[in-house]
Amino acid sequence: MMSSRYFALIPAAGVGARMSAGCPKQYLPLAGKPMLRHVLDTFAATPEIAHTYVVVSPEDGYIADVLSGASHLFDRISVIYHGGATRHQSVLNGLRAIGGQVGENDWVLVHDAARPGLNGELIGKLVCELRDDPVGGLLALPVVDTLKRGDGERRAQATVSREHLWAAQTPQMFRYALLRRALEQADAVTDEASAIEALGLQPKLVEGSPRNLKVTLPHDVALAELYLKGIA
Ligand SMILES: Nc1ccn([C@@H]2O[C@H](COP(=O)(O)OP(=O)(O)OP(=O)(O)O)[C@@H](O)[C@H]2O)c(=O)n1
Ligand SMILES: C[C@](O)(CO)[C@H](O)COP(=O)(O)O
Repeated sequence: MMSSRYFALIPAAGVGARMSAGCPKQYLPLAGKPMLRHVLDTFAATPEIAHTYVVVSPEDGYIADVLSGASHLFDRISVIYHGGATRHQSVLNGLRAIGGQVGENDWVLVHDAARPGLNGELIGKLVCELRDDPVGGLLALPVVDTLKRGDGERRAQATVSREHLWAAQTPQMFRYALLRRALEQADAVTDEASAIEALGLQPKLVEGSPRNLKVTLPHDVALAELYLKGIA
């Protein structure tokens, strides 16, 4: 059997409501370039990644500027204008769109455009740990804080054990056919691993990094910039 290749799929069709910026947050400038450009540059510079597909909204008016003049991306990145109403739908639409270019057993690394701190070292760690795995898996961080369950009045109702709890990151890496089937069968899920779990499978957790945070709220921008500038 031909050895499996590795592809990246970047959901980048969100509106960034929680960021409430003047543009979708994946286009906010961070450390001198748009957030999404950090992600595209990282994957383009990773030799193991055969090609990267970025899923944007059908009405997206930003991606062309992000790619303009970036000749090093021209043969490494393809844009798919089929973003959906949810992240789940955007990823599934993207998988459907690349069906003719990606083999059933090829690996797909799904990575949030909103996680610009990903680097080649983390990609290499994920690929190395999962390349022979029968299921696939994801980067994640062990929970280190004590967790409280609150009520509607922000009163702590209980302390939740953090033992064996991990905070999911991305990339989430699964073989194409399995991932597409899982997402087609799943009800609305917030990540790919949830859909795989719904099939009764157990994705492998690979320790990620705090630098791979998801830029979600306004205060995340400064922290992300510290990582991207090499200060944190
Ligand atoms: N319909 C959607 C929603 C989200 N995403 C992408 O999924 C990633 C993680 O989602 P999130 O951080 O929630 O981004 P937004 O949905 O844009 O943020 P918000 O929930 O604050 O609107 C982001 O790269 C986002 O662009 C997507 O491709 N399609
Ligand atoms: C996929 C993810 O980043 C893993 O933590 C997260 O589920 C995305 O959630 P969001 O609500 O779409 O930001």
